[in-house]
Amino acid sequence: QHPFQVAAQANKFASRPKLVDNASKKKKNKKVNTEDGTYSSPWRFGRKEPKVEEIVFDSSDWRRDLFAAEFQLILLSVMSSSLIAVLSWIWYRTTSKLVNDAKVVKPGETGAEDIICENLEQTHSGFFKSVAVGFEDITMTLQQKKNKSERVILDGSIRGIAQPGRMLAIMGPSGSGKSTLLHAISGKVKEDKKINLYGKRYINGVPLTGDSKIPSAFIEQDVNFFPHMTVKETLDFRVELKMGSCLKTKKERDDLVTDLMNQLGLTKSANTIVGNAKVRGLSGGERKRLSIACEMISSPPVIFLDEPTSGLDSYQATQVIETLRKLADQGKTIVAVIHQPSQHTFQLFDDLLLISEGKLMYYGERSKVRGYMTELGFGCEDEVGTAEHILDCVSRVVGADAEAEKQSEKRIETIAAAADRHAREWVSFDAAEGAEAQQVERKMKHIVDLTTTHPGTNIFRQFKLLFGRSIQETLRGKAAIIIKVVQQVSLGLIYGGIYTLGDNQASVMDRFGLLSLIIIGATNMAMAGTIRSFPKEKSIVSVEVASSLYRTFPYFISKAISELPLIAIFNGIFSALIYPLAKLQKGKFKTFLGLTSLHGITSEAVGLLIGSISPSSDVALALFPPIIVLNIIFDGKNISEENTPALLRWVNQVGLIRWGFTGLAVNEFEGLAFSTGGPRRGPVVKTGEEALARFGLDGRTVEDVVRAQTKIIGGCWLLSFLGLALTRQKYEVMQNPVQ
Ligand SMILES: Nc1ncnc2c1ncn2[C@@H]1O[C@H](COP(=O)(O)OP(=O)(O)OP(=O)(O)O)[C@@H](O)[C@H]1O
Repeated sequence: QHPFQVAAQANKFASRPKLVDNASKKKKNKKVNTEDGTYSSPWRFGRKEPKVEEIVFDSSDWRRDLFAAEFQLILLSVMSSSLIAVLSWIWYRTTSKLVNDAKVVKPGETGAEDIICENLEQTHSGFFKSVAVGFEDITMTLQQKKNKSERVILDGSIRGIAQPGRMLAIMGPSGSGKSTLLHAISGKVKEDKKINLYGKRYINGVPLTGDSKIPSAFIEQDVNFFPHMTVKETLDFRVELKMGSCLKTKKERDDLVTDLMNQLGLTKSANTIVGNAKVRGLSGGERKRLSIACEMISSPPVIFLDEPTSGLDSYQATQVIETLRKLADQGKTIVAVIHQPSQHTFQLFDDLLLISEGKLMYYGERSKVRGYMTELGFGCEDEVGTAEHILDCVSRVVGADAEAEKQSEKRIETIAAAADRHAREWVSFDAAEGAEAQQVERKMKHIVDLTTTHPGTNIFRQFKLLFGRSIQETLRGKAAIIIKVVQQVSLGLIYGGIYTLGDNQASVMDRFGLLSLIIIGATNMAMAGTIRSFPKEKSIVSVEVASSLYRTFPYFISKAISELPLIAIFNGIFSALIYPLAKLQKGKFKTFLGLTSLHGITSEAVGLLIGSISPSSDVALALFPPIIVLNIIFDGKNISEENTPALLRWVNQVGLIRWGFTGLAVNEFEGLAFSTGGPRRGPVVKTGEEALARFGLDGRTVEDVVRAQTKIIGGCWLLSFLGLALTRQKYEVMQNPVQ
C-alpha cells in the first residue's frame, strides 16, 4: 500500500479526529515526537500511542464507523429528547405552580379572593353561567422617545357593561382605539414595555384583579388555519385537543362537531378545505364563522370579536352577525368591534359604545343613539343611515378647509363632554349585575381560568394529533411536493448531464467540484424551503399554543420528525439520478444516500432554528443569505483554519456545507485509484486518499461527519424549541387607575 494511505488509514483506526487535531496543534500542545515513531501528549498523561506502521488496515472499516455513528446518532437523539423532556417538564411545573399559586397578591391589589376555574362545568355554571362584563376608567398610554410626552390611546373616560344575551358594538373612526379597548377589556393587550394600562373590570358587578382571565373566546381580525385541512377535520382536531378529557367517546366528540357546524352554518362546507390566500378554499365569511366555531368549542359565556366583518361583502357580513345574534339569544355576551356596518347588521346589535380619539362618545342602547345625537344638536336627514351618521358626527375632518376642521373638533369636544357628564348615569357598578351576582360577595376577585391555560388532553395524545396533522398537511400540499420533485429531478439531470467522472487526473478536481455543488444545492433547498414556510406555520401555532390547545414540546417533536420521511424521499430521487449518471464510485451509493439525507435534515434543522427565533418571515428571509455565504466561506476549501479570524473559528465546527462536503468527499474518494493521464493541476494524484490529503481531509471519516451533523441537529432542535417556548405571548396586567 501507498505509505500515505497507510498513515491515513491508521489515523482512522484509533481516535482519528484527535490524532489529526493533535497533528495540527502539535506546537500549541507541546507534543513530543519520539524517535521510535510514537508520540506522547500532555493531554494523554504521557501515554504513548502505538507506531503508525503497526496498525493493520481493514477495508470494511468505514462500514463499522457508519454503524457506530448510527448508534451514536440514535443515542444522541434519545439523550437530547430526554433532556428536552426534562427541561420542559421543569418549565411546565414551574409555570403551573405560578398559575396555581392563587394567593399571589397582584400589583396595587391586596387580599383579592380567588376563583379558580378548574374544569368546564365550573365555567358554565353558577357565577359564570351568564356573565355581564363591566369596565370603567380604561386608560392606555404609550411612552414615547425622550423629551416627548406620553401618547394617550384611551383617555380613561370609557365605561360600559356588556350584558348577557345582548350584543355590544364598539364603533368609532379608524384609529380611535376600538381594537385597543376590546383587547384591554378581554385582558389581551400584548405585553410591551412602552404601554401603561389602567382601569377596572367587573364580572357581574364584582371587581376583578388586573390579571384575571375572563372565561371568554377572543376572535382576532385575521385568523390563520392550516390550509389543507377541511372544516370538519379542523374542528375534529380542536375538539379532541380541547375536550378530549371530558368527551371520552368519538361519538360525543362527533356530535359536538356536528352541532358546531350546524350552529355556525358550516354543514354544507364540512368537507371543503379551509384554504388561504394561495390555496382556494372557504369564502372569507365561512372562514370567519369557522374561527368562531373553533372558539365556541368550550362554549365560553363571553365572546369578544375584533372586526368580524372586515374584508367581507355585505351578504357575508350579515351572515356572520346573524350567527352572533343567535349565540346572543342563547344567553352569550357578545362584544364586537365593528367598522362601518350596513344598516341591517347595525340593527342586529342591542348596545353601542362609540369612541373617538380614545374618548367615550356614547354608551347605551343602539336604538337611542340617533335621538341622542339630535338632542345634542347633531341631527340629520332620515335618508342617512344611523351608523353612517354617528360615525360622521365623531370623525375629525382633516385636510379640508380650516373652518371645517375647527368645527369637527368642536363637535367632538361637545359630544365627549356630554358623554362624560352622562357616563355615571348610564353605567353604575354600585349594584351587582347578572343572574347569579346577588349571591356573590363584592370583594375583589382574582380569576384563574385553568381551562384556558391547560390543554384538555395529555402530551402523548397531543403528539399523536399534531404528528397526524403535520403529515397530512405536507402530503396534501401537492403543489409544494411537485415543485420539490421537479427541482430534484432537474438538478439530478443537470449535474448528471454535465459531469461524467472517469479515473484520470482531471476527474479529481471534477469530483470535488461536483460534490461541493451537490452540498451547496441541498443546503440552499432545504434551508430556504423551511425558512419560507415555517414562520407562517409559527404564527398559527403560537396562537394555538397561547390558547392552550397543546404545548410547544409535542408540537416541536412532531414537526421535526414528520419532515424526515419526505427529506429521505426527495434525496432518494436526486441520488438515484446523479449517482449512475455522473458515475460516482460503485458500491458506495447507500452511504451517499445516507449522507445527503442527513445533510438535508441538518439544513432543515438550521432553517427551523432561523424560523423559530425570527420575529417574522421577512427577518428569517433576510438572515438566509448571510448564513449561506458564511457557510460557503467556511466550507473547508475557501479559507484555511489558521487564517480564519479567531472570533469566527467556531463557524468551522458548525459549518453545514463543510461537514456535508467532507462526508461526501470521504465516501467518494476512499478506495479510488487514478490513472496518471489527463490534464491536472498540481502534482499527480494516484489514490483517493492522496486527493483527500490535498484538501486536508485525510484522516476524516464518515463517522466524524455523522457525529458533527448529529450535534448540529441536536443543538438546532434544542435552540428552536427554546426559541418557540420562550417567545410565548404574554399580556399586560391592568393596573388600578391612578386616583
Ligand atoms: N402597542 C402599540 N404600539 C404602538 N401604537 C399602538 C399600540 N396599540 C395601539 N396603538 C395605536 O393606537 C391607535 C389606536 O389603535 P387601534 O388599533 O385600537 O385603532 P382602531 O380604532 O381599532 O383602528 P382601525 O379601525 O383602523 O383598526 C393607533 O394609532 C395605533 O397605532
